[in-house]
Amino acid sequence: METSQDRIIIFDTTLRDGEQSPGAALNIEEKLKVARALARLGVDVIEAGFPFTSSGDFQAVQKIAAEIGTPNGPTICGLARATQKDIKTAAEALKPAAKGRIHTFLATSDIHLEYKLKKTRAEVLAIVPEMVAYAKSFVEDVEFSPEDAGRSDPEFLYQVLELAIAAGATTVNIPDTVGYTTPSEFGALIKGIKDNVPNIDQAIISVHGHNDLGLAVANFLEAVKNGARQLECTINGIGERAGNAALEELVMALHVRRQYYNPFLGRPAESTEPLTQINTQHIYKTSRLVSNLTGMMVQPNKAIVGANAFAHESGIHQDGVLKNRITYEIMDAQSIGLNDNQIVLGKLSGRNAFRTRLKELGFELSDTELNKAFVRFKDVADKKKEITDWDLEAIVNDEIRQPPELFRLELVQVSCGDGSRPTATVTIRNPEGQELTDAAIGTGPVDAIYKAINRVVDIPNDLIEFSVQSVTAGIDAIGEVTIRLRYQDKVYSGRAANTDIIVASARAYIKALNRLYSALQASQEEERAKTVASS
Ligand SMILES: CC(=O)SCCNC(=O)CCNC(=O)[C@H](O)C(C)(C)COP(=O)(O)OP(=O)(O)OC[C@H]1O[C@@H](n2cnc3c(N)ncnc32)[C@H](O)[C@@H]1OP(=O)(O)O
Ligand SMILES: CC(C)C(=O)C(=O)O
Repeated sequence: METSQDRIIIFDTTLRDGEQSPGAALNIEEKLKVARALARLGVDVIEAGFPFTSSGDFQAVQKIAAEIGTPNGPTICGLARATQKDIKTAAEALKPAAKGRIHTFLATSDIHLEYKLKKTRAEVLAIVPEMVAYAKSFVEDVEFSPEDAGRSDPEFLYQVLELAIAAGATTVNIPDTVGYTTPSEFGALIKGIKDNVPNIDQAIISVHGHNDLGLAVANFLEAVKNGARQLECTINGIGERAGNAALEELVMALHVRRQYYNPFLGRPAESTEPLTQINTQHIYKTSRLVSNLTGMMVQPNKAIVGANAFAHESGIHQDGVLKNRITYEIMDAQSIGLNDNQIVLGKLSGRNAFRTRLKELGFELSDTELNKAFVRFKDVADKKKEITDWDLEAIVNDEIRQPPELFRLELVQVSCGDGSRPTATVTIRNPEGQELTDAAIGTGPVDAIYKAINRVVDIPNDLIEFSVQSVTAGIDAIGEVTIRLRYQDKVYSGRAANTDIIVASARAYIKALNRLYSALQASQEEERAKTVASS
């Protein structure tokens, strides 16, 4: 097991904490796709899930452990509360991995102890070593997290960490669970741990943090300066509430400013050796994959992977960049895998050019998927002069990466305009194969469509987000609609792209409803299985 202190270990938790973003739930196949991309990106550890939480998560961790957790691949990690049943289940799921890690956690802040766990400090001091030792009985590599460390009494934290390390924890992870600390406080916390936990040199110090105040990345960089050597992060910074520290921001900060960070890792300042083993050229496509599969849009001005991150709008900037790009660029777009040379695909392009470009963009499609996407590509190419990489991505996502098609939109028609009442008619094929048609009036064309769809599908829900983005520039651009709806306490997303945004709006809604409907079916199935098992 690696205990190197002169490089930064990247622990990706997109598939665990990232999946805790409302509406971002992934199925097993989608999780495998993300895990493959993370392995290509070069992350050291993939936290693949929390196996005790559901049989789906158990299977996803098990499959990732078997396929991605090869001897030369990343360590595969599973989360577990500090209970025997969680730890045993995680160990079982991780069995196929060549390098498996159990990550167990227990809160240490008085707030969590009093209100959530209803435990005393003395009880925590007894449980932690017992559960770390139990995890150690299954795997060599054990990580322990004192949840809400950022709001814990440091003296108590030192005691807990010392016991966890003595019981066999090889990584101690310091979470700022609620994103409360500031960079100087978080740095001081890590320094305090280094100075006050007597056996700290037997473990790697890791950090985990949330973005409630937008400080997660800044906190982590300060932690690195004070001895943290593992960073827990997610692609695009997705995660519980305001999300986690973003992998791409951390990695590129350490890459672009390595001469600043080198001395903190005991290296000569001028060393050009990378500080992480991430293949930065895979950052962009991994970001797009995660955004597409989770339905979590990346804001255009997001650092590193936002659509505007490498765009220069104003004349003085453009003039500077044309004279020498370093006037306004601190990194090269190609360093994150953006390809700025334009290979123009259009209606005269063939399957080979199409397949080749998709491959370059990181899409590996089966022959059937490729044929399906190619038909759609030709259809779009007939309407649009030039098909860009963004169009291609929208086409593939729309055609291939889809929830099961239980309800199918057969027709959508709207009539609207100044002085008229927006009216929509829809025809939908239901899961039983019946074609149902209904119409409704709304405050606008999309509202009318959604009301008409609701009349047919009849699953009450709250629409909580509707956004339209133009995928490319120009009047003939593809419009991409992302929606999120809430049913009971869960959020479901849908995304669709079309040159007609009315059609895209209808399809995105049907996709979210299909996700919701299949989740309802799965939970009914689970209930039925439980009833059978208990009778
Ligand atoms: C900070 C984080 O991100 S932690 C990870 C969060 N992830 C998740 O919660 C994943 C999804 N969760 C789930 O599927 C469920 O909550 C489960 C399966 C984990 C537990 O379900 P349930 O048994 O129904 O418990 P429920 O969710 O209502 O409450 C959590 C229980 O775990 C206890 N608990 C919380 N953290 C820990 C811990 N680290 N170690 C031991 N027990 C814990 C709570 O005190 C509570 O116990 P109680 O029921 O005796 O009061
Ligand atoms: C389980 C721990 C590491 C966590 O997710 C948190 O504290 O945010």
